[in-house]
Amino acid sequence: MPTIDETHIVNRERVQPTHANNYQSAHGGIVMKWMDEIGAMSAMRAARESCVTAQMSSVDFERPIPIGDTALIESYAYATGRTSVRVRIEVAREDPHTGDTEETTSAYATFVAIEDGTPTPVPDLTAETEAAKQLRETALAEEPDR
Ligand SMILES: CC(=O)SCCNC(=O)CCNC(=O)[C@H](O)C(C)(C)COP(=O)(O)OP(=O)(O)OC[C@H]1O[C@@H](n2cnc3c(N)ncnc32)[C@H](O)[C@@H]1OP(=O)(O)O
Repeated sequence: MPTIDETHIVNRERVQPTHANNYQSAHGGIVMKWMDEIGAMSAMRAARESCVTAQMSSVDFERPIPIGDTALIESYAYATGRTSVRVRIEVAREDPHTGDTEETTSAYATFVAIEDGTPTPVPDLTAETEAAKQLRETALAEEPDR
């Protein structure tokens, strides 16, 4: 049975001029692409199957990520349905010299496990550590209405 800790994925992308909008910071669509990709990785760890994105909601762009900073993208699965996996995704800007971080973007997403083109059941997700239990409780309390 997969654990929440096993679904925790971390990725970094250095924000380049090719990722930018007209304001010298990361384009929102590029940030969402990074979030979708890493969210799918967490979902697949939980589902033990390939997953497609069904929904991304409460996408909150709190702050920009300037060119030259690192985008630190993290996700974890916190709940499952019959064939779906719900994932929390958070992004921070990270100073490449100091490692200092500041939250910039977050979202909740639902992915669906697919086998031969149709939704397929996923295993239950367990929270083995106190930290994982806390992550799950926070996400369940704060996720948008479905
Ligand atoms: C990684 C990528 O880039 S993937 C590309 C982008 N994504 C896509 O192309 C997916 C396009 N959408 C689809 O193929 C379909 O809508 C699917 C596979 C997501 C769902 O197909 P459906 O025929 O609706 O399946 P079904 O009604 O059996 O529902 C399956 C599960 O999906 C959930 N679901 C379906 N649509 C949504 C939605 N819009 N939002 C949240 N959950 C949804 C259902 O609640 C159900 O969950 P459960 O089994 O845990 O109870």
